[in-house]
Amino acid sequence: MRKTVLLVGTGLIGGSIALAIRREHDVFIYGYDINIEQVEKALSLQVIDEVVTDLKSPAENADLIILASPVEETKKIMKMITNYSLKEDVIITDVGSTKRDIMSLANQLWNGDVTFVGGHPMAGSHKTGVESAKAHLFENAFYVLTPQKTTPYEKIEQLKQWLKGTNSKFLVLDAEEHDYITGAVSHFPHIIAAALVKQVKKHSDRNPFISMLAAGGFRDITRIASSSPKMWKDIVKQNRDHLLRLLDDWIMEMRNVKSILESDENGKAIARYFQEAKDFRDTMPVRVKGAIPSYYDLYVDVVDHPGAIAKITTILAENEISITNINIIEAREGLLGVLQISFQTEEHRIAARTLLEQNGYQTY
Ligand SMILES: NC(=O)c1ccc[n+]([C@@H]2O[C@H](COP(=O)([O-])OP(=O)(O)OC[C@H]3O[C@@H](n4cnc5c(N)ncnc54)[C@H](O)[C@@H]3O)[C@@H](O)[C@H]2O)c1
Ligand SMILES: O=C(O)C(=O)C[C@]1(C(=O)O)C=C[C@@H](O)C=C1
Repeated sequence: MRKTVLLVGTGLIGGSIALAIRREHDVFIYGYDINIEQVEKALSLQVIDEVVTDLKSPAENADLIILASPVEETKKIMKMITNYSLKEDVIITDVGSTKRDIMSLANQLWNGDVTFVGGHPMAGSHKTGVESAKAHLFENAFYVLTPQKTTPYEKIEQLKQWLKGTNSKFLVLDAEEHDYITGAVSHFPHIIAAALVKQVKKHSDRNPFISMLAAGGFRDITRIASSSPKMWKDIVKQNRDHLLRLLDDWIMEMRNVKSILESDENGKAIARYFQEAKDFRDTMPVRVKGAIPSYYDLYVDVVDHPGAIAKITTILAENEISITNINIIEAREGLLGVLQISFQTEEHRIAARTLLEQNGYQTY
């Protein structure tokens, strides 16, 4: 029989999960969002099958409920749906970037009577909204699950089956451990990215050339500062204690860097510092989802002459490599800049890179 899913929060992550579920299951998906434009867009993109404006009836009919709103909102929705007469074998899951508060609330609301398994796909984007949703967003990424102590093993397996189309790698973690880890590798870097942008803003008020000269390095390290402030406000609120400890560590680290710079006459100590960072960074799974990058982007240097972009797109089209997005980053005054091309898959990105390099383009 056709199963029913209720998706609450039809944005980037909710939309991507819904599309991934459709890959493997014949389902009817109800969509609910406080932003009516978003949920209607989700309907027109066939991410969902029906828009609902009240949660009760679709929640009571659902075999799977996915909560994909910002994490403070998710807690409010959990409190709402606890009042409904849900199906006995329903599974409720969420996609929030923090897990401790949500699991602690789940433990208060449902103690073995309803299955709630926390979830967090470790891939995403600074982009928001269902228009950026993709069925393959989580391919090869880790997908953390945080079951309750009372959750039977087979329920976790059922949820994995529901999420099979994400093609992600499931990892069961304790909620506290999850927040410690993601605090270090996701939430804290977000604060640093925002702080860097704010530092540059201060300087650019004094010297307008600063913004103009910000190039690839600045772009790479600050991309995530363009993410949704609402989503990140909620994450930081729920992981405040870990983040405060990480900030103390960071301040100590910066003091260490400062003292190296003050005393390192021949540059040996700072070279060692960079080498140690590079050695560890190079062991990390770069180009694997969950680390770097979330979209299959290729950057190509282009010079300013007529038809430069058309030439590149023609080379790709002739080799049947489709582009999902193309964007010019005007990083250099007077020149066209850098072309950012997004692809559907890593294979397309690699093939495009090889082709363009064979044609004399510099890519990275
Ligand atoms: N963006 C990422 O990289 C990423 C990755 C993994 C997990 N997450 C988590 O996924 C969740 C959603 O983030 P997103 O990136 O999809 O953001 P998004 O802004 O694209 O989507 C969130 C949607 O939730 C809706 N919403 C807000 N409050 C609501 C409420 N009370 N009821 C119903 N809908 C509501 C918004 O209108 C929006 O459409 C967040 O909890 C976030 O922590 C995000
Ligand atoms: O790629 C991005 O833009 C992200 O920030 C994605 C990212 C992260 O890698 O930190 C952000 C929050 C999520 O909970 C999971 C993934």
